[in-house]
Amino acid sequence: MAPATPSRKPLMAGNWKMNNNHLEAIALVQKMAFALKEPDFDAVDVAVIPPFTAIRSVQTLIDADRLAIQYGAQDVSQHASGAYTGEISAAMLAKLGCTYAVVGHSERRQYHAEDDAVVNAKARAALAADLTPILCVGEGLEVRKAGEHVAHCLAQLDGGLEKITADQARRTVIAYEPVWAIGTGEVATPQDAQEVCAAIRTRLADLYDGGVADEARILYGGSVKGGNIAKLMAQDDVDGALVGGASLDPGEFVKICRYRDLPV
Ligand SMILES: O=C(CO)COP(=O)(O)O
Repeated sequence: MAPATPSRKPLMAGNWKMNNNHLEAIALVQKMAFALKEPDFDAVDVAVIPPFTAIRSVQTLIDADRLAIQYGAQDVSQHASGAYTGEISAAMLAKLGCTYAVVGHSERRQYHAEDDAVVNAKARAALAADLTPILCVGEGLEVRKAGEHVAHCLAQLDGGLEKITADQARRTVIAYEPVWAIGTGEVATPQDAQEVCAAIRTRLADLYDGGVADEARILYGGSVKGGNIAKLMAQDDVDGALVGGASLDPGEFVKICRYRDLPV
């Protein structure tokens, strides 16, 4: 497919998962803010995705210091409001200034039994509140070994995008996260990442049109580090990364954000 166009600004998003209380979150964002300079933000969107309990603190710091760091949530309720104990609505997250909401992360699919219908409802709830969903797809090791990884990811994509309009799809971020590469240190090869990201882009063109496929950002996630990001970003259809473990280390995450300075 065509190389990344200026309309696809790379996105480096740090998914902190269940790490960092609100005080630790402030310290981490402060360290990142100290290292990242204005030209970094011209080249790449940088986002942190803390636990819910830290979002308000991150917002306060980012607002007070006028930082160009974006932020979001790791999950969002499919419901708008009401008797859903423990849930957080998209409107609540929008009110906190969140840009993104991750939906369909494999850890939610695996440990919280979220299927494509739930993931789709969450994506639509996020879009309705003007949040940008980061819709995660990815295959487990068995599926990869059986050679079914592309079909598996495209089925998750189709399910996740049900009833989502072209305008909404254009601003949705898709993240390809092979489950076998998450937290294992076993990063997908750049070719593995490109194969699935390209297939996702082709599917977006089929489901919508070439404009949506050209504009939607597709991230890779799974053991991304400073040492492998440059090769991943050199792939035509990889527009950024959803980073887990390495996003907890400000030095490593800043290196990832500055992948252009690293040798390919
Ligand atoms: O799940 C991930 C990001 O959402 C990836 O996690 P790791 O970078 O720790 O492998």
